Amino acid sequence: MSKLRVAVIGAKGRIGAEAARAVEAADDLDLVAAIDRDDRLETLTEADTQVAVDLTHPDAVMDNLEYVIGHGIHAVVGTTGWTPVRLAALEERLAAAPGIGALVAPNFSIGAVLTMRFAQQAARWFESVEVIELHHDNKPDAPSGTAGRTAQLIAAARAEHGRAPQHDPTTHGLPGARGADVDGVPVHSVRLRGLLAHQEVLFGGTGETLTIRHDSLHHSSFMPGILLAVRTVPGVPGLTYGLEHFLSEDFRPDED
Ligand SMILES: NC(=O)C1=CN([C@@H]2O[C@H](COP(=O)(O)OP(=O)(O)OC[C@H]3O[C@@H](n4cnc5c(N)ncnc54)[C@H](OP(=O)(O)O)[C@@H]3O)[C@@H](O)[C@H]2O)C=CC1
Ligand SMILES: O=C(O)C1=N[C@H](C(=O)O)C[C@H](O)C1
Repeated sequence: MSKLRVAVIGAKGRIGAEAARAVEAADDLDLVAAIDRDDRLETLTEADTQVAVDLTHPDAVMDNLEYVIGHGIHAVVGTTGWTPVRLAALEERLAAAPGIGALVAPNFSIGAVLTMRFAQQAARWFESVEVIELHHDNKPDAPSGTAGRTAQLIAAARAEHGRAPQHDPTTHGLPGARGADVDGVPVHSVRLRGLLAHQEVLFGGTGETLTIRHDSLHHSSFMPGILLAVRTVPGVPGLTYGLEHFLSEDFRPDED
């Protein structure tokens, strides 16, 4: 069987370099292009790419996707900075490219996907909730894509179960002290040398708290999810938001 022809955009970056190595090491995938800021996107078409993985920067991803989708290439997107407006624009672009699929994943690690799911499940049962995300000191976007998505899912679950918006008791203090407001959920962003990607979801109820914590300790945590996405996206036209839609019973994050 012929191998799937895969390109990585942002291949000199922290996660891009790891992703290029993971694709190269997979028996069923062929790394046909590994490009970064100074390289031409035309390399992708010259290499007859079938799936492009974008791991670049919020400023670059939309232009990259325009090229990729416009040239009939499926996309796996880990780059963050997504807003509802950007997602709607991507969905519209894909509607004009029948048969082409794009997965946008706020986080490719199984632990982070499960954190979001567990937080969604817990949301209806607790009066208070706050999200703390902690990342390395070079991250340009805040809050993280994962934290933003987690907060959205929590807010939607609260609304679905008729929970009133949270009460913020603050009457005195400094701007920003209560974090960013994502759909009514406070999200706090820590940037610290030595960290990679970490998140805590804190729930509070009468006389108890529940903390859900996830730590990505190495970029290898994202690789099984990226490889799953690369293999799956050609069969799923249109926009998919979140790796959870590609997960199945036989997904084995510890293999590959
Ligand atoms: N969804 C997920 O699970 C994960 C997502 N991410 C996301 O992936 C993205 C990259 O993260 P990270 O690797 O830490 O960042 P890095 O800055 O280490 O890497 C990004 C790379 O992309 C390059 N780049 C910038 N613009 C372009 C462009 N127009 N075309 C091609 N390459 C470009 C950068 O070049 P230069 O250095 O010259 O700017 C750099 O080499 C971020 O948005 C991050 O949030 C990260 C980890 C997991
Ligand atoms: O920049 C990172 O490192 C990461 N970015 C993603 C995010 O913003 O959620 C995923 C993960 O947290 C690592």
